[in-house]
Parts: sequence; structure tokens; C-alpha cells
Amino acid sequence: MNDTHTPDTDVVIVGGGFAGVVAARDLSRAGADVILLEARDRLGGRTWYRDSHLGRPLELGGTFVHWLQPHLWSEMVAHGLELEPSPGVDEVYWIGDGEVHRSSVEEYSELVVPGMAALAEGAQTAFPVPHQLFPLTPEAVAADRLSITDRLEALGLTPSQVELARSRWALSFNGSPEEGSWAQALRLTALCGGDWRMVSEANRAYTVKGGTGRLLEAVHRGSTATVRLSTTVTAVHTSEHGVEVVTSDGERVTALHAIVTLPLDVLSSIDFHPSLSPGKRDAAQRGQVSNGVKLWMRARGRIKPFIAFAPDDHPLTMVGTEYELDDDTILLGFGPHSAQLDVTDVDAVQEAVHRWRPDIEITDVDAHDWTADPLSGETWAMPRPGHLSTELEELQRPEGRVRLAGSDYANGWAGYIDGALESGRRAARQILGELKENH
Ligand SMILES: Cc1cc2nc3c(=O)[nH]c(=O)nc-3n(C[C@H](O)[C@H](O)[C@H](O)COP(=O)(O)OP(=O)(O)OC[C@H]3O[C@@H](n4cnc5c(N)ncnc54)[C@H](O)[C@@H]3O)c2cc1C
Repeated sequence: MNDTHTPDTDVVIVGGGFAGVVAARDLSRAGADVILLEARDRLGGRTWYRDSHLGRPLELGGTFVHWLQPHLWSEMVAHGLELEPSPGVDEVYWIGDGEVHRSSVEEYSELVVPGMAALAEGAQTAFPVPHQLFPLTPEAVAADRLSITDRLEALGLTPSQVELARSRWALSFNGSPEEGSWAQALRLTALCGGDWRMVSEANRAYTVKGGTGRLLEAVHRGSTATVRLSTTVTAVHTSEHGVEVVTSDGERVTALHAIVTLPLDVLSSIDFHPSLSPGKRDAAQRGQVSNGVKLWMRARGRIKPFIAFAPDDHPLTMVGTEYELDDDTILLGFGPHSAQLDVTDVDAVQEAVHRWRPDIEITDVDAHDWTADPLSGETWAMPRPGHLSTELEELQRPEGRVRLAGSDYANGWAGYIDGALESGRRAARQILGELKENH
């Protein structure tokens, strides 16, 4: 990069998910010149509300939102958006002790209490102000040494209680509870005022009326940034004076500052010069836990509303009824390991659903495999043991003129849309401060 040239823009943003879009809006509204480069042919990243061949528009990525998520809720209010309650269920199926069980919602809820409550104990001591994560308390550091499974096994619970809690956390982590940090379970509970039941509610109870696309459009509407779609960044060069971003077409964009919003699992797909710190590289190498799948299924006939849970040694950890369509039913499902379920294979998906419900006939499936997608490499970021106490603060530390932002790097609702908004807004504010200082 030639340091004597006037840069093309004040800030270049790599990635147009919620973090990139909100950062572009905040910066451009405050008068900064911004160019946003997005590899896909659309904005929204890991949220994607689109028409489906199943017969209605569906959310392929991030979906559920809650008023407990402050950055999200503030945008909902600012743009006059409303929540849509998720449909209720009449019965619960679950797999435990190798057998399928069926009960009322109330009976099932009572059964999960011992494991879920014991695991969540101490959440507010470990994370007294969860949105101000650092410095971590000694309790949070200690909890971050253990996996969810380590902790469940130390609690003196019965094997069935452990299995029930494991299957719920496999769903929350979209991966194996062996690989997920216990501290994350405490952090989420603390974000919900210490009530673990509210974590389940935040994960499922409401969506954005009209789809997450409406929220994205609303956030983006306030932006005057230049957006370039279908533009993949391959390298970021930083000097004392500025940043030069190189695209796969060989184009170069120069700026005073850069915000890079790539998910942790694909951060290494960009060549940084100088390289990122060893701490950041190691964290990117280790990645995070959520390498599962989300899928939509069309099932023949009207099905009584139900939800089903299974431990993470099953291809799906959750299936539930979501919509009625003509005379059919649309089901939503999540699996913990994308490599173990081909979401384009209707027979394989039907076999997975038959673990609980051999009476259901799946006629079609729709999904996007975010884990296999080279622009995401993961679903929603959930940390491994050690991430919060040894990696996150380092990931948040700027590398000269380059900052990482995105849901994976948030303090509060990391892994959620709210975390993307939080992290994008923080990066924008920090850069605005630096731009002002240098003028
Ligand atoms: C299946 C699934 C279900 C989810 N469910 C929920 C939910 O119910 N509720 C909730 O709150 N959250 C949920 N999430 C998580 C939520 O969607 C994400 O945390 C959030 O959208 C991430 O936003 P982001 O901007 O940090 O990252 P992203 O949305 O991943 O944005 C990063 C952007 O960078 C782009 N990019 C990558 N590499 C390059 C490159 N080299 N050059 C240029 N651009 C590049 C990507 O295309 C992408 O657009 C879910 C996610 C998934 C995948």
C-alpha cells in the first residue's frame, strides 16, 4: 500500500451480516465515508428469510428473538417492528434411556427441572453484569474450564436427568455438550436474569413479524454506505497509516480503518498482513462448537402440534411442528453435526424423524448447510471451554487499524442476532472516536 495516497474511504467493512450492516449505518450516519464488501449476492449473512419450495417463506438462518436482547429490541422499537409468537405445542416426545417417551408439556417440564436448574446455579455470581463481561469473575473463569457434560456429571444427578439436560443443551449449542463451555450456559442464564427457563423462551418463543429480512432492511435503510455485493475479500494489509483490502478479483480498496465481520470458523480464510496475533489465530484454528444444521420439512397431513428432543448422538436433537400449509404440516428441526445428516436427502431426514415418530411421512426438505458454507463454517457461535477466559478478550482487541466485529465476538448475546448488533455498534463507535481524534 502506498501511504502517500488519499484512501478510497474512511472505513472498509468486510461482511454484510447484521454486524457489518449496523456498523455501516452507525458510521455513515455519523458522517464517515464507508464501503461495505459482501461476498454473497445479498446482505444478511447467517439470517436469510426467503421463499421456499416447501410452499411459504422460511427463515433459513437466525430466527428467534426476544425483548431480553437489548440491541435487537432497541432496533425493533426504533423501526416499529413487532414480535410474532411461535406456535404452541400440545405434547412432547423425548428419547431417554434408549426409549421414546411421550408426555404433556407440563410433565416434561417437571422432568427437566433438576438437571437444568442445577446446571444453571451460580449464573448471576459468575456473570453479575453479563453485558460487561470483562474482567471475568473467578467463578466464570472456573466454569469456563468445564464442559456442560463435565458439570452435569459432577452434580449427582440421575442418568435420566443428565440425559434430559444434555439433549436440551445439545440443542442450544447446536453441537455436543462435551464440547461446549459450562460458562456459556451460566452466561446465557445470567442474560435472562438468572432464570434458565427464559433461555429456552428466548431461543424459541418469538420471531420478527414479517421475517428477519424486515429488521435487516430497517437497519440498513439508515445507511449511506456504499455496498458492493458478490465481492469476496481475500487479504487485508495494514500499515501505520491505513488499511488495504484485496478482493478475489484483485481489486484493492484503501481505507483509514477496517472492520472484519467474518465468523470465527472462517476467519482464517482471509490473509492478514501482518498476521493476526497468535492468540487470534489459535482461537480461529480451534473454532467454536456449533457445527450442526437447521432444516425445514414438509410432512403429509395435519399433525397435532408437538415438539421432540433427543441427545446429541441422534442426527436431530429437536423436531417440532411450526406451520400448517394446505393439508400438510411444516416441521422445524435441528441436528448437532452437519456431517452426520445430509439435509438434501429426504429419506435420511425421514429416518431421523422416525426415531420419535414413525407415523410421520416427510415429503420434502429445505435447508442451507451453514457449516459446509465457506462464508460461515458454523451456525450460531457457541464457545468451547477456555474461549471466554483465554480467547474472547484477545479477539476483541484491535490489530492496529483492523477490528473484528460480529456475533462471535460479542460480550452479551454472542451467537445471536443481538450479539451481532452489539459488536457492530461497538466497533463503529470505537472507530468514530479514532477518526475524530485524528481530524
Ligand atoms: C441456522 C441458524 C440458526 C440461528 N438461529 C438464531 C436465532 O434463532 N436467533 C438468533 O438471535 N440468532 C440465531 N442465529 C445466529 C445469528 O443468525 C448470527 O449470530 C448473526 O446473524 C451473525 O451476524 P454477523 O454479522 O456476526 O455474522 P454473519 O451473518 O455471518 O455475517 C458475516 C458476513 O461476512 C460475509 N463474508 C464471509 N467471508 C467473506 C469474505 N471473505 N469477503 C466478504 N464477505 C465475507 C458473509 O457472507 C456474511 O454475510 C442462527 C444462525 C444460524 C446459522
